[in-house]
Amino acid sequence: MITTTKNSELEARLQHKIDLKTKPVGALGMLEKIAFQIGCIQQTETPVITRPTIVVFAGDHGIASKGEVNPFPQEVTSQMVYNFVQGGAAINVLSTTNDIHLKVVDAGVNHTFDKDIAITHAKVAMGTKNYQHVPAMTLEELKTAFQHAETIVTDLHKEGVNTIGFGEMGIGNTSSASLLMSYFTQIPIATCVGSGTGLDQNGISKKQRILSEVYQTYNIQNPTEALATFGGFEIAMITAAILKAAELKMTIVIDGFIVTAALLAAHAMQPNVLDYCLFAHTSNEQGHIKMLDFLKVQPILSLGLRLGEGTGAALAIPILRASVNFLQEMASFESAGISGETTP
Ligand SMILES: Cc1cc2ncn([C@H]3O[C@H](COP(=O)(O)O)[C@@H](O)[C@H]3O)c2cc1C
Ligand SMILES: O=C(O)c1cccnc1
Repeated sequence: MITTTKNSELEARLQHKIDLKTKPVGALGMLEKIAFQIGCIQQTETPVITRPTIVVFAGDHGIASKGEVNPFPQEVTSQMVYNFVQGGAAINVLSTTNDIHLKVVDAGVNHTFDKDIAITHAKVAMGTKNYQHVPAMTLEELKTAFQHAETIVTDLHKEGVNTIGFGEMGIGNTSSASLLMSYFTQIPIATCVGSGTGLDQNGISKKQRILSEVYQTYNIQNPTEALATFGGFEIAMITAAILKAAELKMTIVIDGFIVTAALLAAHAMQPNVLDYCLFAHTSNEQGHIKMLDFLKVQPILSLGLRLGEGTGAALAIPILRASVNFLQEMASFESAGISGETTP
């Protein structure tokens, strides 16, 4: 069960503490909102960020093997997993730059990895099925994905992680995310489809046509069925990981289009999950801003990223640190002997 973080007595104390810092009221802008929210998540006026970690879930998509909706071939998913292991991907560089721990999970890549490579082996299957013909996964496979993700987050929590971001790697997964977005927001599928890794206008029109047909094929009844039908394994694991992290009262940093699609599913299952989420950035994938509007949330950064992997989350975590630190370390008007506002 995910409990709300709302606590009016604590909220009043937190706001008072923020307002008494040596600055005009509200002058630290969004940093104040972030500090307030993390204080509420941790139910304290003195929140801390410990062992911030990004978990990248990787999985393949049945539809991607045909290359009709994705400019890059399916093999890039496993090739990028090797790149993560070797430290060469964007998420490696950004998490190292910002002192963030990184974990890579095989959620269902269509490739057999050597047992010894430095990833978490949680493969559900060799990629999802093609939802043009059958649901991406069975309900049994979805359950397995949820169990793996819950174990991963629970273990990280035991290791002292209290701030967690999620990333993904899966060629074709902007298509899954668009289908999920349409189901959960009820925005027409064509409006949810974007260029992904770089489709031109013709490519986008074809992707819209194919995904509209897929959307009409199914009569989805609930969030679980939506996840199983549209996949993928990495998205399902992110949904479960978000739900578990909220249950454990961790601060969750939401990345771009695909991670937000996973959150839409989590939110439909347990709306209180939003209390624990901070939104790292607005992705340039065109549907993302509409997802954020649907959730009525404000992203921290806007850098024109459209990559995934958790890169936006890795860039936002220093802002979270700055927010918590101002709350902990800034002097108050009283402690610094500075005169407060005069009433005009
Ligand atoms: C080299 C490379 C690295 C990536 N890292 C993340 N993605 C991103 O692009 C993919 C989704 O886009 P689409 O639906 O168009 O295939 C996902 O793997 C996502 O994480 C990448 C894509 C590529 C090509
Ligand atoms: O915003 C994202 O997460 C994204 C956008 C395009 C491609 N892959 C990921």
